[in-house]
Amino acid sequence: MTAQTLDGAATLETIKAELAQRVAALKDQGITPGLGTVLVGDDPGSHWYVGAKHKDCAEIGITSIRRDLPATATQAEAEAVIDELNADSACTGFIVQQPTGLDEFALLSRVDPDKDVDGLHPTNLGKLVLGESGPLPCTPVGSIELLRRHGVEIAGAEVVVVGRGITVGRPLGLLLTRRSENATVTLCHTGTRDLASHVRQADVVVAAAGVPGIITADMVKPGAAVLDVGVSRVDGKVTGDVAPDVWDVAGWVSPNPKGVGPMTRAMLLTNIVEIAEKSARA
Ligand SMILES: Nc1nc(=O)c2c([nH]1)NC[C@@H]1CN(c3ccc(C(=O)N[C@@H](CCC(=O)O)C(=O)O)cc3)C=[N+]21
Repeated sequence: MTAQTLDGAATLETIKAELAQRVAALKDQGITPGLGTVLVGDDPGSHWYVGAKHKDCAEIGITSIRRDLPATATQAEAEAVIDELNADSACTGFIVQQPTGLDEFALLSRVDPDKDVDGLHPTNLGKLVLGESGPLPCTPVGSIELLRRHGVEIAGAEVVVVGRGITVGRPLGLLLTRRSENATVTLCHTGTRDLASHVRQADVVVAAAGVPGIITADMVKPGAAVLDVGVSRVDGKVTGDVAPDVWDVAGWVSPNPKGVGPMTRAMLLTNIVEIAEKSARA
């Protein structure tokens, strides 16, 4: 048996086609959405991600506002750029690409919560806890959307999330337990005594630990859906948290690359368009 693919790359293309129509409708109303990015330093991975986001925007008619700072940039210089984008009416929303090497909590907190298309501002994470509407974190929502668009049942499912990071694991638990998703979630982490015993119960496994190959075939219930969110570089190659033999046991697997990574970009684009649509209604 070999698992079916949760194809994030193809789903990104589908979502871009849908969003291109919504962007065209906004332009008919005189509104052009704009995405800003703030990048500090010269990490090659970060440059690739930011470049990919701007390419996505260009394809669907969203304007790009790109601010690249040298690795020597100070906290004050980065904060000045954030202030500038907060005030720029052409900038619908923006992200501060991580890592910056600076005080990230201070940077994130300085972004106007209404322009926080990463959904990582403390106010927006607070809204998520409270169940209020606001921009949602891209990777967790992208993971849910990837399952939904492949017909994987979430309501009532036993979901095991491996990893409690602020960008994926922690918010994913909050999202999946909302009434609209209705999953039962177990959040595993480095303090979990017996990871395998938890994963074995799961209908859906989300591997977001950042430990290459931590999820192996013997841990997976036959037919389960397995999302590989981890990104590590091993010998210069992107390597996920899911061992290759999992494909022999699982019903669905998201490849890595071409799985959750492109879905993160799809949700960033979606957040931009939704903010622009909200401004059109105002
Ligand atoms: N403020 C902020 N927001 C982010 O959303 C953010 C961030 N910081 N810092 C870094 C992570 C990482 N991230 C990815 C986005 C796209 C792919 C992606 O599309 N990857 C492709 C190609 C992977 C490759 O070959 O290198 C794929 O999976 O197929 C991956 C990872 C967003 N991040």
